[in-house]
Amino acid sequence: MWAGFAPSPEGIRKAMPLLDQALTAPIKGYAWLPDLRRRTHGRPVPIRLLGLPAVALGGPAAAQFFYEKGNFERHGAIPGPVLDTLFGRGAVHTLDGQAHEARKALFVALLMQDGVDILAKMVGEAFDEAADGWRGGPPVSLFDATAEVIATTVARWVGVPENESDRIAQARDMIAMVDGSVALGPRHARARLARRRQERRLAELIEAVRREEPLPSALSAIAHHTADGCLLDARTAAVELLNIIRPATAVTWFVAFAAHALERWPGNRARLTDDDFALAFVHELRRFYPFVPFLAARAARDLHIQRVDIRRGALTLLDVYGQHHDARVWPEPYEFRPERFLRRQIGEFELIPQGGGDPRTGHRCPGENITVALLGELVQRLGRLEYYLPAQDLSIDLGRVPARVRSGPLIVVG
Ligand code: HEM
Repeated sequence: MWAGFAPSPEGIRKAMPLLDQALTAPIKGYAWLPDLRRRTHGRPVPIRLLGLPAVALGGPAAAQFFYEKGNFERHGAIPGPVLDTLFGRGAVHTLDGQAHEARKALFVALLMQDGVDILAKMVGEAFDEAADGWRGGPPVSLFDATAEVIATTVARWVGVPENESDRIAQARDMIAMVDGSVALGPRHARARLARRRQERRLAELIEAVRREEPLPSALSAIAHHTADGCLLDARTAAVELLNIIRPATAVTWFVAFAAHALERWPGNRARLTDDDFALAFVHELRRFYPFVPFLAARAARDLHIQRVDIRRGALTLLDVYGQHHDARVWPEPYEFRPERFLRRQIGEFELIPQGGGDPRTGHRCPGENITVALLGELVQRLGRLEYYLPAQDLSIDLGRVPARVRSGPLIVVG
């Protein structure tokens, strides 16, 4: 090739966003969108994804734009394999307009009223009870054990009858649906199987509950919920019941990250007895550690932001992980410093591990109060627990989505 026609490294670098990103994303994992956005100093980046134009954006102003009513829609934005594992077909995540408003009201009524602290206490006590059984025994996987505690307690809280022999299988399925949703191969196959099994089991339960009088439980509320005078079909009702138990079990990821943080920065442990510090620690966990990489939506109309046009229907990705590690928003973003959240109001679009804006009207997670309450209880109890981490691999691979502490971690409780 003539030298004059060979693309320069600078030329390749500039053209990168326009090459199809479908191959880059799975290789780069959490670094994918932050790397692209760094090239434009944080401004929105037009990219190509599976042959189609798309846009990546991030930062509080872009997040506000992403959640502005009328700008974006969710139907068609979530790939089929993610629906078939993580959220379920027909889930609230995929609805727009009035259908979303009506379904979301059900979640808001169930998850954002009184009772959050009661659930957090129940989970905390179940964790302490389980920890009693770990004392003096062999190393325990904090991840697996916490998943069982949370899945069992939350299932009881929503009104799902307990079956001792199902406890471990139920927790394993909830974790599998999250763990394998964007993976390839056996992890994804496990996620599909877990969803099929749990949807079938809970759809049967919904049918049974419908034959009884309504009770004050989430299970009964979902079973008897009507939209336009019609009940949800039993499968969709099961999907939505799972949209409470599964994400609550996902809090396990952050409990494992908490043990990682306490090992790396042990000075935080003694301070967890202070409620304000424990809350700041929880927010820093949700900012610092990798979980949701980005959120996807489609432009509902032709849009324009920061000198970039977004055509109606174009896929738009909000870079959650990148926003949480952007020095313009969080000074020294790669330092784990809970103090940054002490005496600080958090803007509606700044800390977005569970989305931004108002959860009552938009798609922001209605389980955020529950997440913060559960994590607060569990990190304080973990802080009080006498345990040590035996030699193990505590690395976190940012190429794996969702990322995990490779070894669990394993803890030995004294
Ligand atoms: C590890 C903890 C959690 C994380 C990281 C998380 C994250 C998220 C995210 C990123 C969204 C999507 C926001 C958007 O599309 O704009 C979401 C939505 C949702 N979350 Fe969570 N969540 C967590 C815990 C929970 C819990 C504990 C529950 C229920 C008890 C829950 C129930 C839901 C539901 C029902 C939606 C759909 C909301 C909608 O589309 O309107 N999540 N969550």
